[in-house]
Amino acid sequence: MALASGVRFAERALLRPWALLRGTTLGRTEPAAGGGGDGARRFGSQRVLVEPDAASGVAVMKLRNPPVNALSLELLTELVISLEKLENDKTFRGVILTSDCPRVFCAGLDLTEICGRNPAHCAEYWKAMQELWLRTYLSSLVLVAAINGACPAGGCIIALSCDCRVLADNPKYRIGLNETLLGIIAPFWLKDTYVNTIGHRASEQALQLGSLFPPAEALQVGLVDQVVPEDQVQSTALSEMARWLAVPDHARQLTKNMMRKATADRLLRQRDADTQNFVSFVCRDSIQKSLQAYLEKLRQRKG
Ligand SMILES: CC/C=C\C/C=C\CCCC/C=C/C(=O)SCCNC(=O)CCNC(=O)[C@H](O)C(C)(C)COP(=O)(O)OP(=O)(O)OC[C@H]1O[C@@H](n2cnc3c(N)ncnc32)[C@H](O)[C@@H]1OP(=O)(O)O
Repeated sequence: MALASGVRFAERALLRPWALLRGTTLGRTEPAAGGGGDGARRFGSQRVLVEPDAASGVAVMKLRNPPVNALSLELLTELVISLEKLENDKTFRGVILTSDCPRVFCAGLDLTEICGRNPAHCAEYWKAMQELWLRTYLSSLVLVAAINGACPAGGCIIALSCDCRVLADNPKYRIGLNETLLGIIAPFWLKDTYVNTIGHRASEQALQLGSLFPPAEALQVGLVDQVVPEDQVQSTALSEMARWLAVPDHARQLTKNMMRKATADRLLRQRDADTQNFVSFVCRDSIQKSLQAYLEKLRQRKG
């Protein structure tokens, strides 16, 4: 199985979730508002809310890590586990990924996880990031991103790993890989995902410039598949889901695997080296200074 080494992290998390989850309540189940039967029961964790609809075979997965859904180690872990849970439950064929935080889909890497942290922590964090990408990119489920807020960097990685992207038409909801503006670089597997989505030339330009595209431009460059008024994001995501689910699972899944396997395999072959590259890069004094300055700018911008 291509993911054999890739799933080790998730296996570890499943066997010893308490070792990875600091202060989470994974696996909690509660009735959905107004819901009744099994199909209407929510489950999930502190930072990932899952609203399953057994009748349609579709679950809505909401990122809930306020204020901006920064990808903390806990959020990454909970996302991997929630996704795995749905994949292992044959009731489900599709997941709509969206945000429970107003105006932000996902702010990308939680910079506090890599600023002023020791190399061991950065390595653990990066492995979790790799794991989420592998899990989403190769998921047998149909994944539709309902992007209801800003979607920079790591947020864009999650959206790009889905099969289809619907973006709310709000000029503040920009999407793209802005790593260079932080003084960091996208890893090769992220670059590959970008190229697979929008092509080489557009990626070359957008990656170097750190472009964050407003909705109309994101649609034009092919970064998203639909741009719709904000109140129609969810319903459009559901319509897209129906279109994808109309295809027999086995044919769609094998085709997805054929299209994506080589890209994923490239990371699987050199996962440890990629982690070491990441750690030695982000732990450099100069990079730490850039990240600190960027975080500081974000914090001051508020006041
Ligand atoms: C092998 C490879 C070798 C080397 C590779 C090296 C690196 C690999 C890179 C990997 C790829 C991924 C990279 C990333 O994801 S980096 C993160 C990039 N993200 C951003 O640039 C987004 C920054 N945030 C924003 O622009 C805004 O916050 C946003 C999302 C538009 C929302 O705006 P708004 O609603 O106005 O909210 P605030 O800006 O006021 O933010 C509220 C609060 O959140 C803090 N915050 C925001 N973003 C982050 C973050 N990413 N991490 C941590 N904290 C964040 C912000 O500071 C505020 O905090 P406060 O304490 O002031 O409340």
